Amino acid sequence: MKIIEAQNISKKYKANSFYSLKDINFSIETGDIVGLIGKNGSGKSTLLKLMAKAQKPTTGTLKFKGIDISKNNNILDKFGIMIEPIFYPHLTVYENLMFFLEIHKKEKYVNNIKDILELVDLWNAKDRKPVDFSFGMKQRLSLALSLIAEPEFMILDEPFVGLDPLGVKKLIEILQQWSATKHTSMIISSHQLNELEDLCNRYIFIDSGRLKTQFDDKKNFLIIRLDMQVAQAQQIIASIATKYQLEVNKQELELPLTLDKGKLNDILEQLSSKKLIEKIYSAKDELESYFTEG
Ligand SMILES: Nc1ncnc2c1ncn2[C@@H]1O[C@H](COP(=O)(O)OP(=O)(O)OP(=O)(O)O)[C@@H](O)[C@H]1O
Repeated sequence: MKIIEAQNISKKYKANSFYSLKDINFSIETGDIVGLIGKNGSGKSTLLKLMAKAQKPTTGTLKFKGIDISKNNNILDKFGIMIEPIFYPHLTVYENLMFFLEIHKKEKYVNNIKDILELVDLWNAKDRKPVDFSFGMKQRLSLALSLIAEPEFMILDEPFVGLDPLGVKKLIEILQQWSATKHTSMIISSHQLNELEDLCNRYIFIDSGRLKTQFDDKKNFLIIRLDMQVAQAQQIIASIATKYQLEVNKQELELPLTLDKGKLNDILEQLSSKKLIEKIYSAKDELESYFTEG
């Protein structure tokens, strides 16, 4: 089921003559954990703010389960949002969660408080005020607030920034655990490609406000780029793809790393006998190249 559908989203802030986002289209399915990647200033935060209704699109429509989010006042009830810190430094951790539930009229989730605080490792700090918390503790409190009412959809803007490797690991584990048990859909922006790779099953890559590409996680695939100039390339590739149920993406054949020896040798033999192989690379390299080359 489509949880989120972005249709032709553009955003131009009043102060600017340029568009921060232009003609963005994508969708997020139930259970997807989508990595939103792009360089500084590419429009990631703007896109997340539009989803969280903190900003309005200049044109285009954003839908949550088929409902236009701009036309529904209660839609954010279903969302867990971690964009900017929303806790009160002078209330204790426990009071912050209680207060959050009260102002959002979600007191029925009060029994979640202990579980969530244990999950984010703050149960022992429940009576402390976050005013003197470490950065990582503040991040985990923000996460607890975004999880407490069991959202269907989570929006996380750069949740790993400022965390040390242990803090990053912990946050990833919490999100993995949450998504495995609750099947919550998420979109997470980050510069930290390695962490996203552990977490996401899909990626959306934006560059200067435009959606450059989107793709499913292909960690467990080798990609063979093919020379389509070779005579009968189309037929040979189509026959291999059908025989072994492989995906062909434009001029690229995707080989699961789990293929057995017999199949692997047969495929490579057929391709190499016609000199069809132009390049073999890993999907991980491809993802990294989006970050480094843009
Ligand atoms: N409130 C605003 N008013 C005017 N311009 C803005 C506003 N917020 C963002 N922009 C501009 O929109 C563009 C995209 O910014 P945005 O913060 O969405 O990018 P980003 O990819 O999240 O960047 P970063 O990784 O640095 O956070 C930038 O040119 C930025 O200056």
